[in-house]
Amino acid sequence: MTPFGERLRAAVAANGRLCVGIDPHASLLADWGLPDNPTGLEGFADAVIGAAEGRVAVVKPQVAFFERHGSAGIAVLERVIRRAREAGILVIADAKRGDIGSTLDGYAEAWLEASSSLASDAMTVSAYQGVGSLAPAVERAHRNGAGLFVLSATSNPESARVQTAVDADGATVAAVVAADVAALGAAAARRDTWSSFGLVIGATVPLAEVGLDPDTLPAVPVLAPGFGHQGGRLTALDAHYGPLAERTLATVSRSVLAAGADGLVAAIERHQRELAA
Ligand SMILES: O=c1ccn([C@@H]2O[C@H](COP(=O)(O)O)[C@@H](O)[C@H]2O)c(=O)[nH]1
Repeated sequence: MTPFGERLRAAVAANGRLCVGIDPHASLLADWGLPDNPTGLEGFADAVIGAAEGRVAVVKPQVAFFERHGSAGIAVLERVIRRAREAGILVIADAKRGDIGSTLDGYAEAWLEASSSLASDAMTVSAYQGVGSLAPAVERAHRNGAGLFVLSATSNPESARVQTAVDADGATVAAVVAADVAALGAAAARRDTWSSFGLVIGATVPLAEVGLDPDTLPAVPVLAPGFGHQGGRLTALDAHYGPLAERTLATVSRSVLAAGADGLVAAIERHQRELAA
């Protein structure tokens, strides 16, 4: 399997940097006239995939909204992931898993192993237990041509107290995570391609304020939440992310999904125009 970073680069070249979230909030299901049950989830997700097919490079199902419905919700998520991938859309499972390495490997097997019913192109992970604890997932990602996006500077306002804490050398937690993840992509950087190991850096977070220097992150792709509903502006993406911008996926959920099933295509196209502006 071609490494995730290279597949992501090709997908972005073909369909741009927009990533559409599949976040079936209870309130959105109600607005769409769908029941808040597994049938509603599936109808919602199918509509998003239909609108995204041929238009966007990546979708990001928010695992929490499927997990909320227990095993039936997870069964829907399995079908949603498979359909999106069959439609040629890359899938980032937003699962935000983290644990000691031996346990994290179980999560990685679920989300990254090709034979798994939940196999996705990439997943989000938390490095609160140290980037080293992610080693089993890094190994599985290598073997399966999959990728990881590691939380560095998240878009929620409560994150700053933890993520801007500094170590003995004055580096922030966000920067320490970023440096370790950048090191995982050193080989990709030498080949002048994209790493399969990216960072989550929110659009609401001024990079300098969290101690992130984009020039130290060659090849690293960025998953950027915080646009639209959380206040980030797509027209500001290039200025905000600087040298990282061409490798930055702007992920939007509610600001697209609020358009309803019939308005999705128009909402996606409007977001893409803003991104290109
Ligand atoms: O720092 C983070 C990391 C992940 N998210 C997730 O992205 C979407 C954002 O949804 P919007 O409706 O576009 O605000 C959601 O699934 C979050 O869990 C994030 O927002 N910030």
